[in-house]
Amino acid sequence: MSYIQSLYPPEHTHCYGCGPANPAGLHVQTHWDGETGTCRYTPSAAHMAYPGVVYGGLIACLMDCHGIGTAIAAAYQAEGRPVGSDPAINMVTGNLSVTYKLPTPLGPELLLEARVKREFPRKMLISCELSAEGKVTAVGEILGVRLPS
Ligand SMILES: CCCCCCCCCCCCCC(=O)SCCNC(=O)CCNC(=O)[C@H](O)C(C)(C)COP(=O)(O)OP(=O)(O)OC[C@H]1O[C@@H](n2cnc3c(N)ncnc32)[C@H](O)[C@@H]1OP(=O)(O)O
Repeated sequence: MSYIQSLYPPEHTHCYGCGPANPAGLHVQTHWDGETGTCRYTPSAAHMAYPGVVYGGLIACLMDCHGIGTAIAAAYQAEGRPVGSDPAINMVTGNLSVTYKLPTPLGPELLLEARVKREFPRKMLISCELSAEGKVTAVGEILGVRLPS
């Protein structure tokens, strides 16, 4: 299945975190299976906080865009229609919080798993876990707020 961000309308494909059309961006890709949003990302040496450890700001960026991608997928699903169908569902981040539980090792692929925690008429609260080599190193919450269509 295509990743969620590849289904965004062209005018929304320039986001630094997830826009496929942003050459300098991170290109976060969210895969949605109907319950969980999954994203895999391998940081580069430039994403270092200190030797061997991933920069926390990068982790926040990954959770932000993956959380919004998951929220958008879940919002389409709640309306019983395919992602990207009209009218487009646009969301922005209203709130983002990250708890860094352990240093995240720089080198291995990171796995982000996001799920809907609470759903409101105009908001979607997403929880996200980030793990490396099977260990959860950070958890976060992302509030997606829906913009008028
Ligand atoms: C396929 C489809 C593609 C779509 C592509 C999408 C592009 C993807 C691009 C990738 C993007 C990547 C991600 C990025 O980088 S997005 C960029 C970073 N985010 C922003 O710039 C957002 C800036 N803020 C705003 O624009 C407005 O403040 C928003 C739109 C958020 C709300 O202002 P608005 O005047 O419209 O609405 P409202 O004030 O009536 O509030 C509405 C509801 O929300 C609740 N609330 C609001 N804020 C917060 C908060 N901080 N914590 C908790 N709750 C909050 C509020 O209580 C209310 O709840 P309720 O009373 O109704 O229960």
